[in-house]
Amino acid sequence: MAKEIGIDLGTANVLVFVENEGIVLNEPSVVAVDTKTDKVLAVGKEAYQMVGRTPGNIRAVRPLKDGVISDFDMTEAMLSYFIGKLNVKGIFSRPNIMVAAPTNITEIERKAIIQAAEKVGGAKVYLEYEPKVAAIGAGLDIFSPIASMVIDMGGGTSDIAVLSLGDIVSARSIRVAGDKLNADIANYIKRHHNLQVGERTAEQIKITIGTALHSEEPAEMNVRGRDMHEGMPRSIEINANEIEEALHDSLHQIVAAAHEVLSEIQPELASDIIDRGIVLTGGGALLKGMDTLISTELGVPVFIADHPLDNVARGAGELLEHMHH
Ligand SMILES: Nc1ncnc2c1ncn2[C@@H]1O[C@H](COP(=O)(O)OP(=O)(O)OP(=O)(O)O)[C@@H](O)[C@H]1O
Repeated sequence: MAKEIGIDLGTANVLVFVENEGIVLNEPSVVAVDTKTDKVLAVGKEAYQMVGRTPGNIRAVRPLKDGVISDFDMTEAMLSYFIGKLNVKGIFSRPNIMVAAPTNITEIERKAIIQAAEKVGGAKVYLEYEPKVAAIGAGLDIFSPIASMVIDMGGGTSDIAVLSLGDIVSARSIRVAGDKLNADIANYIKRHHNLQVGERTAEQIKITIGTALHSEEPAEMNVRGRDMHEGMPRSIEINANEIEEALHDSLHQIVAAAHEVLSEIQPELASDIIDRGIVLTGGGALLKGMDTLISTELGVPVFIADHPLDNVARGAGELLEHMHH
């Protein structure tokens, strides 16, 4: 029997969920290419090591930057490499694949993703929107007539949706998510400390001391970068309240989008959400205080999903099983 595979084709990470096995692959969505020959040199973890460290002839590409497919050939190369790694053709007969994609992709991109997955060995290939599968992965019964709401803060996009009877009732996808938060941190450090830090350092700062809330006793962190004037390496101490300040505007944009989604739905559905709360998922759900910020601003309870980074791939696999059994 064909296996069911769920793929989260994410901006930041690609995750693959295989029926009865769980998450079997989790690697950064990065491809390293030789700029002279256009040859793919490395994919995933190996390519991520090269980000910000590449010599002139190597380019590290994030083919899904900003939650959309910015480089289709590279996306296809990446998808082929990851599916190839699973040895799909060798171990089991051609699998059925469910790919989760951002809500704002075009019809052309939609077809292209399906084609790419078919090309690398998919028997039946389906594509479903991220917030829907994220909600399923987070354990919400989206097929019931009671509404559920999910906020999926990924790398490129934050996808916000209210679902009922298996469909999206109201949704927003905004390009304010993990990548933007990293950029906010790097810009803040540049402006306030005259220090240039790379994308990966900014992400480390966010994961280590990042917070959505002001604190009386903020955590501190030592950060290294390049002095903007002298051009030499320098290190500084930075505290969590500075990061809160750096992230403030972007986080409030996400809250505002959630507010819009809520204000669009029928009163019965809104009352379901007030009872059931909002589920927060995606890597951004791990940002300290994000749940509290949303629930305080919107006056609705917010719960962090159990596996925020895995839910899209899990949900895609579960949706396939649901369809076939
Ligand atoms: N502890 C943490 N605190 C804050 N952010 C985090 C944490 N851990 C991971 N992240 C962020 O989560 C993001 C990745 O989340 P996720 O894997 O859900 O995104 P994705 O599915 O690849 O992206 P998209 O949904 O946009 O396609 C990255 O920006 C990463 O920096």
